Amino acid sequence: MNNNAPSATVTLPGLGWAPFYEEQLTPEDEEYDALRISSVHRSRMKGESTHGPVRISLPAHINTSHFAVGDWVLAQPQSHLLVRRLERRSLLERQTVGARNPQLIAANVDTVFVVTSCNDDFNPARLERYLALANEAGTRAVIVLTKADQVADPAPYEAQAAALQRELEVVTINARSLDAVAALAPWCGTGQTVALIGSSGVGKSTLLNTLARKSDEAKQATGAIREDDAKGRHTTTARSLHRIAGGGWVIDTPGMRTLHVSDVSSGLEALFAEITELAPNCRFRDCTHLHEPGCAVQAAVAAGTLDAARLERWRKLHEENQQNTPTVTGARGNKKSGPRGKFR
Ligand SMILES: Nc1nc2c(ncn2[C@@H]2O[C@H](COP(=O)(O)OP(=O)(O)OP(=O)(O)O)[C@@H](O)[C@H]2O)c(=O)[nH]1
Ligand SMILES: [Zn+2]
Repeated sequence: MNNNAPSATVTLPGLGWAPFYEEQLTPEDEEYDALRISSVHRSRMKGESTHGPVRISLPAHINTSHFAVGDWVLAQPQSHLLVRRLERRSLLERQTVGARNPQLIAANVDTVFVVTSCNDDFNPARLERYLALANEAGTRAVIVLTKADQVADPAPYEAQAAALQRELEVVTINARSLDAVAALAPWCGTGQTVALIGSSGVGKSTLLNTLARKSDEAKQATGAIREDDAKGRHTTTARSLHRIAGGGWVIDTPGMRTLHVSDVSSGLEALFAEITELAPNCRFRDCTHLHEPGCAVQAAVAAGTLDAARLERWRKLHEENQQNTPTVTGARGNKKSGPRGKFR
């Protein structure tokens, strides 16, 4: 892999390259360039190379829906003809109603900034869905509370956010202020990739513009860009990779109105660790923690060490996940084999 070109604007490690990808290369791959996908559209993709942005040429019949922003691919030098995609270290994906395959949100993300604001948009149940998604993807999650400048005291929001998952970090910012860059710097260093997820209007585009220190003309428009997908439906394709001024990379994702969970069992276990850990103490192995005698989870609610509302939210997500997750049905079962790699 040619990493020392004199005109390089960024090194491969600066783009997020790591031994994990290097180890996937064979001697024959020496002739190719490694590119990081920066945007994915229906019939075209762009990438970042050590020389700056490039347009990737796609072989006939290549379906871009199998690629995510943040993916590493190998391409022919000069022509940038795609050769193959490298294995991912993490993948954010979600099931959308009616679609056969999950929608790919972002790949090879180190940290997910779950963005929410200090106002009525703050919703623990919704934040737990994002956290389950991030956990399942194999990424670290940080809650970013925006609009701190609009409340007298953000502390109640911070306390609620911190209670959503054990050892969860919460950062409170004004997304419009450059102070946000310093507050988020621990996750935005050279070669690091963060993704912004959160509902519409919480300040993701504002934060992106602050992190990337975009000039007014180059600013990411607020509101999603829509484009017809192959089936003529409208899909949001505003996702893209942007360089953080003086640091790593940030992937913007469009606001998700509804986030259904499926295939996030281990993500839920990590999210609700306090419940997961109590369950083995229940009298019945298949305890639903609803009404069974000898239920350790209900005992914790009675003792005041577990919030009843939290247990109720766990139940809802757990049931939804079970309903939506395909299970093995004989030889034709379509359940994913083996746990997905976690890299923490
Ligand atoms: N005062 C203040 N306003 C903010 C802050 N963050 C965002 N805003 C404002 O909130 C509005 C919505 O912010 P956006 O950045 O467009 O929200 P978004 O999350 O990108 O929304 P979508 O693009 O719909 O997903 C804009 O008017 C911002 O200027 C903040 O921290 N403080
Ligand atoms: Zn129980």
